[in-house]
Amino acid sequence: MLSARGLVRRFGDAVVLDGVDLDVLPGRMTGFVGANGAGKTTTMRILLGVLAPSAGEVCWDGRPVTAADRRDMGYMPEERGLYPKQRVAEQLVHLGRLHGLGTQEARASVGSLLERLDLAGRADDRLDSLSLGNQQRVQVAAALVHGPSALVLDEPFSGLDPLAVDAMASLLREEVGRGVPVLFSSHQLDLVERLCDDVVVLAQGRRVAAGTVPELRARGGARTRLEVGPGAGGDVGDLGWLRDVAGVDVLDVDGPRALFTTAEPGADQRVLAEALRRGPVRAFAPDEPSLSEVFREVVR
Ligand SMILES: Nc1ncnc2c1ncn2[C@@H]1O[C@H](COP(=O)(O)OP(=O)(O)OP(=O)(O)O)[C@@H](O)[C@H]1O
Repeated sequence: MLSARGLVRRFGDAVVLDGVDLDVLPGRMTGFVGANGAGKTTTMRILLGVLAPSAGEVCWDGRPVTAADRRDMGYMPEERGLYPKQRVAEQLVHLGRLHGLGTQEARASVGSLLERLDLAGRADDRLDSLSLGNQQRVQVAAALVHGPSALVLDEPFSGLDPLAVDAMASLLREEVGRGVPVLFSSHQLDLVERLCDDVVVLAQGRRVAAGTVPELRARGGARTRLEVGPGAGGDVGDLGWLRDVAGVDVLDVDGPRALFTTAEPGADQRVLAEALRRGPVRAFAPDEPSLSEVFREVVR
């Protein structure tokens, strides 16, 4: 397990991280989300030792991380690490050697990795001659070449089309399947919701939420979705009256559709009875917020 305890980072007078705790569990995909400038890149740099924390520590399997531990990890930095003008396989082999592989071993690993990534035919091409999606895959390959013990990826999905997203996702899933702890940052919350086992939300340098996707979605509390009409006369119906029902907090009304929470037991049944008295009810069901909605709520 890769974890951080009480990470603080100051740049001059600015406190950019203010006591961040983080756990990236083996065999689980952890999404790292937060608004621009929340401190995700700074945290990831500290995890990999590119930047030192002002306070706090990074642990690997419950003890302070060492340089040797970090050499076994894979990292895709925000600024990307590869040279655009160098050939794909050549620089991956070089990186494999920097991570401690012998030349033959590094060549074999790069060969099979490029095969897996559907890039075997591009091994001798310059990186900048590849499409953005393929360049991004090579950047991830750089983090995978030595069979990493943990993976930390800064926005690996940014700029990718839906097919390239799927290819990247299945690559990361394979690593998770090997038992590797995987942490990646992203602003694509639908993607994080779909792919991740765990999510950590950062706001202004503090962890404001963490848990599994269902746990975070459940934080929104019990909500009910109601849809009515059309009535006997063909009128669509309007749920404006919901605002006057005691014990009901209306989150959204859009003509015949509404989303509400109730403060007292039985209030939802009163709503249903009143809706049925007024006309047909098309839907009345519990509802959970999406990860995007939870995110907006917790980072406010
Ligand atoms: N070397 C530095 N010197 C001064 N301030 C810095 C430095 N690096 C980062 N910061 C500041 O730290 C804050 C957090 O930045 P960071 O890049 O970690 O955020 P982020 O969550 O990754 O943002 P984004 O989603 O936009 O990539 C920002 O206000 C940034 O300007």
